[in-house]
Amino acid sequence: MIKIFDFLWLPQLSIQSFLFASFLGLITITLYRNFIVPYRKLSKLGINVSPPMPLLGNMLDYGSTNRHIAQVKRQELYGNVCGTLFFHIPNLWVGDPEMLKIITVKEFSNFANRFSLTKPRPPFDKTVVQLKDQDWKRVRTILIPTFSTSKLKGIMPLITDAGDNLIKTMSKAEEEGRAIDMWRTCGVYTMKVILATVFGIDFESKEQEKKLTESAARLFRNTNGVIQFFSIFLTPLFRMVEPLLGGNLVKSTIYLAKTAENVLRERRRNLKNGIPCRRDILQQMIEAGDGDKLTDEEIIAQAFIFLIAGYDTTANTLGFASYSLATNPDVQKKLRDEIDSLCPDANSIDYDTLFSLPYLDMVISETLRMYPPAYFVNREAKEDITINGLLVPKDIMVSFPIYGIHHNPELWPKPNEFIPERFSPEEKAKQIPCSYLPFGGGPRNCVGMRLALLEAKLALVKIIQNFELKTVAETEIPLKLRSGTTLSPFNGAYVGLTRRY
Ligand code: HEM
Repeated sequence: MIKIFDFLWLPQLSIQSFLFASFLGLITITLYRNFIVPYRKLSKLGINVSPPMPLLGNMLDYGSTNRHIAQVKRQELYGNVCGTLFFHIPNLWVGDPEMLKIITVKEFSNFANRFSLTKPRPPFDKTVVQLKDQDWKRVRTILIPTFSTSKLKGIMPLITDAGDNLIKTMSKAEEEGRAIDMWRTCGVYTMKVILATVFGIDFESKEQEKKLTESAARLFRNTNGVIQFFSIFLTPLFRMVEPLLGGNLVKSTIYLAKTAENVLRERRRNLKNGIPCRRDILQQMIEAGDGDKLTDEEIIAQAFIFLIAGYDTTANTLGFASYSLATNPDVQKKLRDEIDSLCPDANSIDYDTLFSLPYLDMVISETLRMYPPAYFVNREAKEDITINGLLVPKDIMVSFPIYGIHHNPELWPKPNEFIPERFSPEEKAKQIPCSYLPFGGGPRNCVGMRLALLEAKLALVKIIQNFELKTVAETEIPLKLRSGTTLSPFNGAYVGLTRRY
């Protein structure tokens, strides 16, 4: 009897023990490889490391929508250079302007690429954001002339149309006496600009306009950065599962890509037959490059990345600027005086005038300092390199805490006050290089910066020509922020309007 009992239970016990020991072993190995090793890698550098959680790292520091606050707090606690874990990936945060200058400019060849978390799928693997080294250089070189002053002047009529539409929407809100969310309203404007200029879409009807605008908006409506990330890069599993779960992201992406493909095909046909084409960014991409041209696949990839990189960032900037003007009436008056004297009506808005309004430029610069939509960027270290005595190891993710840098009181006294005068020519001359990075830095900076500034300036001039912005009950003061894929207003940017004429 005892023998039988032994026979039945001992092996069972030993299997249980074996499974338990294996489970413990697996956990220990996983923790060791994905927590202890990367943590040690950072600690060995002699920098302060923010205490991470096993496996999650510092992902939840200060909450998932307060990553901009985490940058400021880390700066206060650990200094301008410190370490965190992005899940298990060691992340070196560099908020020191001197080091940033070396990373972005002097040692550019060692930090030319962004850190890749996943391998993107076609066509997103062909975007200028994702490409590396020579492949990146080739596409970026072809793209640069697309955003030149003369090319941007050519698309002014398309941006002006979208701007007129923005004023119509605002007029309706003013007539109805209701507050308006300038963040969402300006989102419609920046979406129209990208669809018209980059996707080459000439809306044939209101219905088509609505369908296309809604499809593009769907790529952004979900503020969950992770879902957006998967939808953007369309990992195979996501591509299969999302439509089955009733989602529209994959469908919208395919619809937009198909529309752009059709426009491209028609443009190529027209070009062959000598039929003049609309002068937009899509056309510039088709014609750009001498011997070496972008393929259709590459053009569509860039169109998508321009939509992703350009829609939200510029809309957020306009939302933040409208809020800042409403809450700072003195600044708004100064801007209004400048616009009234140098650009008094719709007919006087042209490219050169927009770029010669000094106070407008100062207001936008201060908006981007206080509320940088791209609140962090990163680079990958190609080789081990020592910068100002700090060893930056090969393959490490190097991040720039843009929000933290812009709110560092040593660089920007009274960082939480909206003071456009910080960007007067005299003050600008005193600025420490790399202490202001709303568009990133060095040769890998934002390729769409001029388009973004043109869009923002044109919209703000039109807004100020037509309305006075004021705070109302719906205006949230101070404005609550959300750090997701970009830094945006958490609950919108509501202001009241009074028509000026
Ligand atoms: C206010 C609006 C915008 C802001 C604040 C902004 C900011 C940035 C930042 C910080 C970067 C990373 C730079 C770096 O790594 O050093 C970037 C890259 C980029 N941006 Fe923008 N951006 C804006 C608008 C636009 C627009 C309108 C477009 C295109 C239509 C655009 C296209 C891109 C592209 C393609 C890159 C990647 C460049 C490369 O890797 O070579 N951005 N942007």
